[in-house]
Amino acid sequence: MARSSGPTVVQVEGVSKRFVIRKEKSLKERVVNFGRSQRHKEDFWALRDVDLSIESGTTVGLIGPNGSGKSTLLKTIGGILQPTSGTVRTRGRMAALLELGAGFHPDLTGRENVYLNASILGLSTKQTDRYFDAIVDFSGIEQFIDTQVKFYSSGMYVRLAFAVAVHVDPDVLLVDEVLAVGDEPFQRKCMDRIRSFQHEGRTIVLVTHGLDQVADVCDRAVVLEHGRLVADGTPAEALRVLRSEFDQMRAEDIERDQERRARQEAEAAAGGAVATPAPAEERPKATISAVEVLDGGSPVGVVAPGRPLAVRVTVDATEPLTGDWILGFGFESGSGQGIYGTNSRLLGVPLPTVVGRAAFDFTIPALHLGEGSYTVHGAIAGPTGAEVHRLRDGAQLTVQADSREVGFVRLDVGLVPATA
Ligand SMILES: Nc1ncnc2c1ncn2[C@@H]1O[C@H](COP(=O)(O)OP(=O)(O)OP(=O)(O)O)[C@@H](O)[C@H]1O
Repeated sequence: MARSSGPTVVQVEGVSKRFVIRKEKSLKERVVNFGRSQRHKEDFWALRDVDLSIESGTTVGLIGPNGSGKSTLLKTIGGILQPTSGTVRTRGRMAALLELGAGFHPDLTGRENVYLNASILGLSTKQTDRYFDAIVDFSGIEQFIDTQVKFYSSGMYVRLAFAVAVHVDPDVLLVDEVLAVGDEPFQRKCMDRIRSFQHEGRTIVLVTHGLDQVADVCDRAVVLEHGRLVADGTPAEALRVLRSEFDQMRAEDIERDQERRARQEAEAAAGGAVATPAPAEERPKATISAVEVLDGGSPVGVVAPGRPLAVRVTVDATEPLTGDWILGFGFESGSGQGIYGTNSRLLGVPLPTVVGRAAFDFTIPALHLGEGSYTVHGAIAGPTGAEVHRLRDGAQLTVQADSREVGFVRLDVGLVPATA
């Protein structure tokens, strides 16, 4: 969704942000340091050497795992936080919807906060008078406008804060994840407003965990990991980087879980006295080593719709895979949205015992995917359905058609006059 972009409105250069975190000392440390402070300080770098320049008229998504520094970067752009080193330069009026609580005074009413907030954003009382009804109308909380905001629910709070932010005629709108606390109709309303902002050529920086939203709304996405900017490109490119980071986190989680279970089993075997939790699910030790799309037995990357295909998933079992294990595959769109998936259990096909390497073919009599590029994943799960390993982006598949249809499915639609 390329929109025309103009001059740079946000320039972040070499920005790092350090927080000093205070930690409670352990009991042992307290005894050793008897009489002295119960806390010690530690430096924490929430942002490290971030460079980012945003052109006017673009919509940029900031994405990344929890704690990666997205909100800190947004607050630094919004001038709410000062960088420890580096510089942030911005042009134009900036309105921000940051964390809950920012910008509103709890003891003031909604009405008073609208005026306070608007004045912080540079509007005179007269200008705010002009926007006031539209703000309250958009927020949908007129009934509570003269109540102190400390009595607001989080959703009511966000409604009013977003309403103010979009009515002060900002050139740059910064939106943090807080929108997610609004109910669905309000979120929809916000997204409509964000889209109309885009059409008006305003600049938007959006922190979100809604990855489909990034692909849908943003022109560009930036991935943060441990405070560093690790990817900056089209939403599809950035999402690929983030998803592979999530895969790695997931694999580490599974490994930690397996180690913990092995430790518990060893302790139980050694002493018998250690209380072990009920035996967790038997998770097979296996990985998906390859996913291929085959046409007539040969690997293909580009196909025409309607072709008979097979998706070959290869499994490597370091321990025998026995019993009710599950093998699956699926297609994702270029932005990572799941399009289709199935597995041996859903298909009602029992799998044999596997030791070492084995390959299985999911046969597709005719491919009904629409024109576009897809990725294919393979996955393996234990008897309870808990996933053991997933090979994301195992294969790429491009469906080339005659451009008669758009979307993920191929329906081969015709058109005839209706008979009365
Ligand atoms: N005022 C603060 N004092 C100390 N540490 C902070 C402060 N603000 C943020 N942090 C820390 O900085 C790191 C980055 O926080 P930030 O809120 O920017 O992450 P995020 O990517 O927005 O996370 P999430 O997806 O969970 O919202 C976190 O480890 C957080 O604990």
